[in-house]
Amino acid sequence: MVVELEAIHFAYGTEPVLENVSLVVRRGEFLGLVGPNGSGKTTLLRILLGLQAPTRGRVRLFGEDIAAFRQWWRVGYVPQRPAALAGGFPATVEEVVATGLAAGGRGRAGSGRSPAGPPPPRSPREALALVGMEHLAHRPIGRLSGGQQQRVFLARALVSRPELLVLDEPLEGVDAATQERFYGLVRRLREQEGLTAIMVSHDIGVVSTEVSTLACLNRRLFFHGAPERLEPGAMAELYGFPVTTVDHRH
Ligand SMILES: Nc1ncnc2c1ncn2[C@@H]1O[C@H](COP(=O)(O)OP(=O)(O)OP(=O)(O)O)[C@@H](O)[C@H]1O
Repeated sequence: MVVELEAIHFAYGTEPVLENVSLVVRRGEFLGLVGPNGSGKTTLLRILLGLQAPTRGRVRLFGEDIAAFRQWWRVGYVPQRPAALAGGFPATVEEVVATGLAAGGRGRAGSGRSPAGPPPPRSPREALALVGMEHLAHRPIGRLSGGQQQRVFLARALVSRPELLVLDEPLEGVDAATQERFYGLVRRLREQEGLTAIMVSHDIGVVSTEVSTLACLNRRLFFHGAPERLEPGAMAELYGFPVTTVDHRH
C-alpha cells in the first residue's frame, strides 16, 4: 500500500475541513481527486505528505507511519500554482529542476537506515526531456510562460525517480497538446516503473477518462472507486448542479 489514510479529520480553528476521510492508494494506481473549491483537496494532499497534521486519524506512507517516514525521495510533489512563485526568480530552468535533487536529499540523509536506498537520480536534463523542455534548460525560469513553468516543476518532481507523484492541479493553464503529453508520460511511468500518482483536477470529464480511480471530496469522501462506477447523479449532489463525465476509456 502506498498511501493509507485512516479516519482523517481536520479543522482550521472551529471550521471543519475534512471529516472522517479514509482512503487507500495502491502501487501503480492513478487517483484523481475532484471536488468543488474549498472542499479540502489541497488540505488532504498536504496531510498525506506530512506537511500538515490531521486533527484526528492516521497516515501511512509506504506502510510506515508518517511520523517515522524518512524516504522522501520516494515522493514527488508539485504544489498548486508553483509557477506563481517563479516570477522574477533569476535561476535557470535547469537549476530549478536540480533543486528537486536537494529535496530528495532530505530523505537521503535518513535512508542509510533502510535496506533499500534511493535509486540513482535522473539528471535535470533527463527530467526536462521527459516533459519536453530540455531546449529551454538555460532560460531563467521567470521568463517562461505559466504553462511552461508548470512543466518545469513537474520535471523537478521527477528527478529523484519518485514512486509516488502528488500533483495539485498540474494542468491549470496548460494547452491541450501538453495535457495529452502529460497523460502519456504518466501512463508510461506507471507501466515502466510502477509509478503511483495522485492528482487534483477540476476537469472532471478528462480526468475520469485517464485515472484508474476517482475520489470525490467535499469535506467527506462522497465517492471512491473506478470512474465508470460513478453515477452521474452523484456529481450533481457533490457540486450542486449537473456535471457530465464523458466516455470512459477504462
Ligand atoms: N491557512 C488556512 N487558514 C484557514 N482556512 C484555510 C486555510 N487554508 C485553507 N483554508 C480553508 O480550508 C478549506 C479547504 O481548503 P483547500 O485549499 O483544502 O480546498 P481545495 O479543495 O483544495 O480548494 P480549491 O479547489 O479552491 O483549490 C477552505 O474552506 C479554505 O478556505
